[in-house]
Amino acid sequence: MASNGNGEFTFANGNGTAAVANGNGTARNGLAKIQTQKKGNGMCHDDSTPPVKAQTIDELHSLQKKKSAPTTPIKGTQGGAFAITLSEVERQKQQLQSISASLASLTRETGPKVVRGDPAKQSETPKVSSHVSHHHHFTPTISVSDSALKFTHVLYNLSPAELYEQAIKYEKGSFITSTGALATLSGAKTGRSPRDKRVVKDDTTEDELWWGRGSPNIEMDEHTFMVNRERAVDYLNSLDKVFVNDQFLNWDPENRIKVRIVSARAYHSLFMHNMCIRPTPEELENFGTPDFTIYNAGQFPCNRYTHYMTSSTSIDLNLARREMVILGTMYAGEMKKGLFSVMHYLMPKRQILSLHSGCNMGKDGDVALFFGLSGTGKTTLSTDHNRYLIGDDEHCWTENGVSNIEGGCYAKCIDLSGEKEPDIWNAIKFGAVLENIVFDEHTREVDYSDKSVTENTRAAYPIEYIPNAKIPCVGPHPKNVILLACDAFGVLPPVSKLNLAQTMYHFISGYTALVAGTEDGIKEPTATFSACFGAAFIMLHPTKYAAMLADKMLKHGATGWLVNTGWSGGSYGSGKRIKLPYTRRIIDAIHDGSLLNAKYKKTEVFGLEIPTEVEGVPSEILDPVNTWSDKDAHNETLLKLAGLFKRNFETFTNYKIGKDNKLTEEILAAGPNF
Ligand SMILES: Nc1ncnc2c1ncn2[C@@H]1O[C@H](COP(=O)(O)OP(=O)(O)OP(=O)(O)O)[C@@H](O)[C@H]1O
Ligand SMILES: O=C([O-])CC(=O)C(=O)O
Ligand SMILES: [Ca+2]
Ligand SMILES: [Mn+2]
Repeated sequence: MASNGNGEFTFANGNGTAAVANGNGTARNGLAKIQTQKKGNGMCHDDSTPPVKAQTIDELHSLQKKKSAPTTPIKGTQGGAFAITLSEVERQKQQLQSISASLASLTRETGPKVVRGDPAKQSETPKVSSHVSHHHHFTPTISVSDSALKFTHVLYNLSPAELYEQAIKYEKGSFITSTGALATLSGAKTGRSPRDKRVVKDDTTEDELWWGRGSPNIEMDEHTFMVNRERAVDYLNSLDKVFVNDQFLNWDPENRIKVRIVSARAYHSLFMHNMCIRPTPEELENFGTPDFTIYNAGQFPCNRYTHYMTSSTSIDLNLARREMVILGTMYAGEMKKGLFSVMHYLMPKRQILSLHSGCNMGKDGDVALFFGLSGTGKTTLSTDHNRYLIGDDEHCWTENGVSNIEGGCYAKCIDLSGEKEPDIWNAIKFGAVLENIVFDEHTREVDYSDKSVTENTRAAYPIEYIPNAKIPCVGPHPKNVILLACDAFGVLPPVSKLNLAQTMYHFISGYTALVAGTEDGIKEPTATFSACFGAAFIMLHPTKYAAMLADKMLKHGATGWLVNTGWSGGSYGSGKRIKLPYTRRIIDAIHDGSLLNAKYKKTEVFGLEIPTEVEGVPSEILDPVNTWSDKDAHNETLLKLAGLFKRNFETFTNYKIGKDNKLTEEILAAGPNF
């Protein structure tokens, strides 16, 4: 739109001149006049625009969509049209064979017949020639089942726009919000189900993994895994169509993992499109065989008569087969965190530390890690308008520095405000998946305060939706390691500086008051200890990760901090959560180095070094005792929490951390003293 100088606005046409009705029309007020003219044949035409280049409605619709051009030049051909077509066909065939193999039942001879494309589209109905036969030719025998006669339609790495259409057309509860995000419902499960996460115990994993008390790895045998796998694969093959995502994990090119996600819902496919690293068209063409495959048959329950099944939900990990099966939960976070578990196994084998942490970097290249359990502020605090975002939840620390495992962020949305968290707010646009939120039925405006479906409302968006994302998502060695705890007791200071032994003590303890809803069944904040701030995802004994962290922090001179993003002025119920702007000031002071050189005093019981002043934060809140009106209640609560820490740490007292016994003793002494 342009002004003509008289305060009038006109629409410019392609040539930059004001559009008028037609050759001889004048449009003084900017509106085109409809004119009819007599043509030579005496017929009356409205020919103000050239006629459409289609003879039929079908043809018109076929013009709307342009065939995607082959995205990369095919290698090894001299360019003749015939050669290109052949390679293209060959490549597609290999891809379909790979998918068919992924979906193969292990009790039948071959994989299903797979074909690309939406079964709803007539033009894509398979011809017999696209039948992938593997080694065997299809010969009907008595043992053939109906499932062998049908095609499994594969919707392969669809774009967000295509996935929106699939979701809206076929998945109840899918809507476009006023900002363009896709609103979805995850069904009965609105959080992860840690008590239903099982890992196959075989000769290798029996020795390698952490089993028993405190471990997240509930054992299952290989046979039971196969029963569940078969159940998932049969379910997926019985559908009209399945979604397949081929993507990557880890921005460190040397340690990139190829993952395939087979799922039944467009919601799941879009979620993983956002959360994993998106391959370029060229990378996708050369994808080959995945390193790990997820079968998400979440709509379908597991069979409770199956050995080990204690509910209708089961999330099963088989490291030897490099597969994960999901039955009985549609909560998409299971896929993200399931893959994180896999990384917690694969990476330490390569001397790489995997971390449940956010990560960002300052203009000068100073990197900070943000550890913390769910809801403590990893996403909120790593998304900082003044710093580059490397990632919000899952990272690796190698010899060379840090790398994000994921390609997207997964932010909590409850009470989200554009004012307090503008970057996250603005990322919730077209392409973002909004889980379990409530919106106005007409305006489609989201009410972020509404907990009708769940407290654990979430947004999943590609990391580049955050304007200052650092792409590729890698950075140098961390300078600060910030341990976040959301202390519902209200007795931990808003910030403490930790020595290495204290950092290890708190890292192994992994304390927080779990914020409602992320784990299925938890409705109110409760004190929780979760080793390495992520016991639900670690595969090896916590001391393995702790030793690596100590090594790396020492080697690279990183400083540890404990930041309480939880309560102040009393426990949950009487006190209040520390204001986000105060926490941000504290984090700023850590980043800019000013807090390192502040004046400190030591607290009772926990022996934490707390600053007496932080710019922009009222000094009286820095020592929690000042904020409690009932000092006796404060002291009692402090001792109560310290007791919980002590009891929790008992399980670790028999373990040596790293090579040095001295460090082990120091860590044991770094806990509360009373
Ligand atoms: N002082 C505070 N510091 C940090 N977050 C706060 C504070 N006060 C309130 N919050 C809220 O707490 C929540 C922190 O959630 P966030 O998404 O950052 O968790 P997370 O650590 O990334 O968890 P998860 O691993 O489950 O993704 C946000 O909703 C944020 O608005
Ligand atoms: O996995 C989820 O559902 C959310 C998350 O990030 C966590 O719990 O740490
Ligand atoms: Ca998060
Ligand atoms: Mn997380």
